Amino acid sequence: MSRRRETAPIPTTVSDTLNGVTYKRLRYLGKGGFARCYEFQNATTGEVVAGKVVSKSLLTKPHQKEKMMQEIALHKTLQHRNVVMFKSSFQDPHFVYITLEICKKQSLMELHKRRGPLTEPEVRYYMKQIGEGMDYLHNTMKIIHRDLKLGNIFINSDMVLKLGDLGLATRINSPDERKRTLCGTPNYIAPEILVKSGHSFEVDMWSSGCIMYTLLVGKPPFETSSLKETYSRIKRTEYVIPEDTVGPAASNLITSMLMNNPKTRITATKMLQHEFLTEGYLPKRLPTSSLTVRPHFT
Ligand SMILES: COc1cc(C(=O)NC2CCN(C)CC2)ccc1Nc1cc2c(cn1)c(C)nn2-c1cc(Cl)cc(-c2ccccc2C(N)=O)c1
Repeated sequence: MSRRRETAPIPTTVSDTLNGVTYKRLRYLGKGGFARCYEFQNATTGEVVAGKVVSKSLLTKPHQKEKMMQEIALHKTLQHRNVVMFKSSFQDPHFVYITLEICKKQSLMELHKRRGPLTEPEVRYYMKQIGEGMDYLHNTMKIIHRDLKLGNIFINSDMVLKLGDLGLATRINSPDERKRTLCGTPNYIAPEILVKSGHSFEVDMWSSGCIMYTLLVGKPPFETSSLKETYSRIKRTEYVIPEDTVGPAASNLITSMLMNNPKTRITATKMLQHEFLTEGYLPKRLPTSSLTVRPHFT
């Protein structure tokens, strides 16, 4: 039975000595991978940010430390409305700290759990922002996210969607480069990663197709009780779109994102031009009430 590795207690006050900022550690928000997330309040300005805390005692292998440093190095270069803003990173003898823009309405995972299937205007609203964020990552920054999933796509207090958690992200350094390795298991993993035929930006389009299907239908496209069977269905691209609940334009966009062959899969640029995102009612801003109750669009 594996013993939980004991880690030092996380201080209630942490200091970013380089920037001369002290934070009070407030509410526990959750955890992801090695990280635990808290509300951090700037002791001088009162600003509240999301503080991710990673115990150095868990970063035992060199590649784990490198992965953490790569996530920070990539994330600090990003600035886009639909990507979580990186604020700072610092460390003390026991922990590495990353402070990020806080998204008080949590992630699409909590929305999905609370609401189940969403209306098409809501999915249009969220998918358009995911498309904008991916277009920026892929075409401006040449970055593949590689782990887009409901749990790391956040909503801020203005109901603006933000792509977060770049723990598996990587930069493409030349137009034809195909990545061959990926340490970590993406939630919505693309078939080319499973068959190890090399992967690039298209894997994020596959994940977005899984996200759009899940938001609209209320459950993931390839979910089964066994991981082996799920992977087999992904490789065979075996899924059903319920035509009674999903309209033709939405169905066409999902199909375009879930093409088995990455070469024929829709790109972020083309996704933003797709009729599902350009035709049909697009709310300027969703009401906060839509996080819990199905909205009625007049
Ligand atoms: C007020 O803002 C938030 C409240 C809550 C909240 O009320 N959580 C409750 C869940 C149920 N339990 C019982 C009580 C706490 C969650 C996220 C918030 N905001 C937030 C979190 C952020 C970021 C920006 N904003 C960024 C950037 N990263 N994370 C982040 C980082 C890590 Cl390590 C975990 C998780 C995380 C927390 C919970 C579930 C899932 C996840 C997840 N996505 O992994 C999230």
